[in-house]
Amino acid sequence: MEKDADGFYTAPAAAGASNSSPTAAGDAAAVTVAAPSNEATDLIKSTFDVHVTLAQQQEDKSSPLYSVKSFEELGLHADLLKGVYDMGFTKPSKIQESALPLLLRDPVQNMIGQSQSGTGKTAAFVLTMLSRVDFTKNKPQALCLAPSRELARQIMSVIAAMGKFTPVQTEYAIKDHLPRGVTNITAHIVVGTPGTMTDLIRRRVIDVSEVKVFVLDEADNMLDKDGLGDQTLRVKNMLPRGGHTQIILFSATFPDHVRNFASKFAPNANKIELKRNELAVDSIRQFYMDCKSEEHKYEVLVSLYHLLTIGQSIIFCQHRRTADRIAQRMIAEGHKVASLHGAKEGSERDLIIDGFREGREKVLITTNVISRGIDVLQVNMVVNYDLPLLTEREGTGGSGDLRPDIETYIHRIGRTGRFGRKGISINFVHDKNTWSQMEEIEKATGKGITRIETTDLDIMEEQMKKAMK
Ligand SMILES: Nc1ncnc2c1ncn2[C@@H]1O[C@H](COP(=O)(O)OP(=O)(O)OP(=O)(O)O)[C@@H](O)[C@H]1O
Repeated sequence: MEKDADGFYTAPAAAGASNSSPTAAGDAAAVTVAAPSNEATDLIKSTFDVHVTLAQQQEDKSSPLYSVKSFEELGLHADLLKGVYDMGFTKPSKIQESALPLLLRDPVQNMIGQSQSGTGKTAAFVLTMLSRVDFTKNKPQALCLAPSRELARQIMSVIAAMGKFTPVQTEYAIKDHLPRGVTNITAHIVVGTPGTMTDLIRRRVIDVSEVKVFVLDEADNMLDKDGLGDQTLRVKNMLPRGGHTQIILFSATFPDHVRNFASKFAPNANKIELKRNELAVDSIRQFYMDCKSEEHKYEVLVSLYHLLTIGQSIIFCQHRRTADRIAQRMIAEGHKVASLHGAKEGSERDLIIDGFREGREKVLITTNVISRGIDVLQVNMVVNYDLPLLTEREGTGGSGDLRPDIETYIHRIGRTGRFGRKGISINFVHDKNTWSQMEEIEKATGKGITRIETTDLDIMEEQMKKAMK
């Protein structure tokens, strides 16, 4: 691995890779996603059935899934290798291959790692936590923070799966989870959200004296001064002094305004970075639909319902009240949809996301709360009912018009197209502002956004089916 002029590590050079790739085409891990619903016609069934030949993509040097090594070569403990293979992984992705040897090396070094959505960052940091824990000590040794309880729960499920052949003990630091009366967490790994983690450390329920690894997933969001930055810093400041804790920051995006802070937060880190035009995943085809008004947006969404339910879809709104309003209206009109946002109780949120993961709900109407990290492989469509916008303080650029939130856009559309699968994203635009916001998104991501018909359902369906092929 080489460093560029700025001292940043870049993803490995591709030279000579085709000879050394251990996966023959015959080993192709064929993954079938988005099983069509029973109501789908045979025509739709056959064209929406997406076959992804992972091995092929993992041999394509330009793919973020490309790698030259095997998991064996990354220096993992045998029990963890067993866990990895038990999950059905055959080859590491680019980020796993580049990050893991650096993350597992002694003496420990911090890491700032960037890789596109759905390319396997979770495994990289979960394997590091599991590798660094001493299972004979019943004390927290790795802390992991995520921006939402949904993501914390998902990370925990990856720890459980990868650590299946180890004696690892885990605990949550999320709201209303810990039974009353628990005064001391003895689990090796604690995963949670920053507010609850701070609270538990402050009350000494979590003793941090043995913490060796501190992970921030969605790190740019966790460090953003306008978001969770203060709370995250508070957790870090409570960790043992002396710089012995390995700090690991991962995200698909690291906008300029958090980069400096990230470098201070994780000093002397190895860095794996992407360029801005590499952020969006190629297998996600982006569309827009020309709507006439707010009310027309709703009508177009309803006309899409059939397509939304062929696989699974997530509809993103700017406000909780919009998500609730659309969901209530669609349900009243006989459609089956669920809504999820931060104003709901934790236990209700858990039920809703679990129902969606298990495919009981096919359409999830939500806000930015689950724009990051959530990994549901069957999601083949994301709709930006409202485009993501920066807050007034961040984004008016003096004109009074709100600017698009490019990072959130990248994360939102990244809920589909996971690990090489195909996906579609659709933006609803309905006035001058939303038009210019979308143009800015198109420019910033360097990926074309194609118009899709709203009036003729057959043309619309045809265009979308083509994109899924
Ligand atoms: N080496 C691998 N082989 C096959 N599948 C993998 C591999 N690594 C990860 N995956 C799968 O790819 C999917 C995406 O992984 P993950 O959720 O870690 O992505 P991510 O990079 O964290 O994405 P995001 O930026 O959206 O958080 C998961 O379903 C995961 O199980």
